[in-house]
Amino acid sequence: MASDKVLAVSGLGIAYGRGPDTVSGFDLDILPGDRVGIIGESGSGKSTVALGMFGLLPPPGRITKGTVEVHGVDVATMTPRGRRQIHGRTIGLIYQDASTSLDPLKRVGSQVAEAIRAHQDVRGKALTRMVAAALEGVNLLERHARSYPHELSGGMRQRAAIAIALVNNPDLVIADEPTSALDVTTQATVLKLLDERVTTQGCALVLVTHDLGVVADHCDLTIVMHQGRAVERGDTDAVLTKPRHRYTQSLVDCYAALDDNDLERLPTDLLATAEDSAASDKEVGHAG
Ligand SMILES: Nc1ncnc2c1ncn2[C@@H]1O[C@H](COP(=O)(O)OP(=O)(O)OP(=O)(O)O)[C@@H](O)[C@H]1O
Repeated sequence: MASDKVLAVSGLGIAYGRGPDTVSGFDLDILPGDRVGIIGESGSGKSTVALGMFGLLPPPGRITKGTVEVHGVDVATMTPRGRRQIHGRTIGLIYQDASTSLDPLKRVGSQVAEAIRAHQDVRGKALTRMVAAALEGVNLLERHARSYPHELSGGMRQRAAIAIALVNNPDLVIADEPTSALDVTTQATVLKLLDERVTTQGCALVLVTHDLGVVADHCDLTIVMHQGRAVERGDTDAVLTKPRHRYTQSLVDCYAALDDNDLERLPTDLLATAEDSAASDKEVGHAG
């Protein structure tokens, strides 16, 4: 029987090369409409988990333990064609820095069209209309289809990359720091856009971020990562207002102590406090 879960991650371990596992024992089930935030300091393994779930770990990254199932099918047993089908169609990935995911030599519209054609048999005027609609959906104009990435601002490039990730209406969007390179207004636009996908299309969202304010506003469930492990998870309000793990407490205290202008200091500050809580990495949860 087909699983209701879009994604089921169980006991995931990931290593880079031959060293010890960078991420271990990571579990996550995602249902349609779920909004999950993954927070933690720089180097805690958030991006590694996101890429592992998406099946796109850069070499020498590899899954050492556990399983990742997409709609009940273990990705380890999938054919290359099956995996290509997942990327973009079932799961859309949004990176922090769009300039790495856009091809500098191709017009934005061609790149959106290619993403559509990878999964749908659409051509001609229908394809042009879909490209325009995808760009409009991220508040870009039809004429931006003819632009090369370098002709757009950083925020516009990021929105173009998001248009590509969303154009095939994926069941799940994994967004890794999607707004950290953007100004506050564009951040709000992008996050609103992702929210709309969840509410109007039942798309699920996994948001990887340093920003506790972002998870507070946009995620129902929050997972706290520390040194490659999930150390706390639960309803976002509960995790942020009644943290149970010492590390989460330090994260929340540190965030509260910063004013808006200092937010970029968060990762470094946390690195210092993280040392204290290393002794206790057993995950704590919050009763529903
Ligand atoms: N391609 C790679 N090769 C080797 N080690 C890597 C690679 N990518 C990440 N790592 C290591 O894995 C660990 C976790 O990194 P990761 O990028 O997942 O952390 P993060 O929590 O996403 O950090 P940030 O918030 O700074 O993006 C770090 O120690 C990092 O050095």
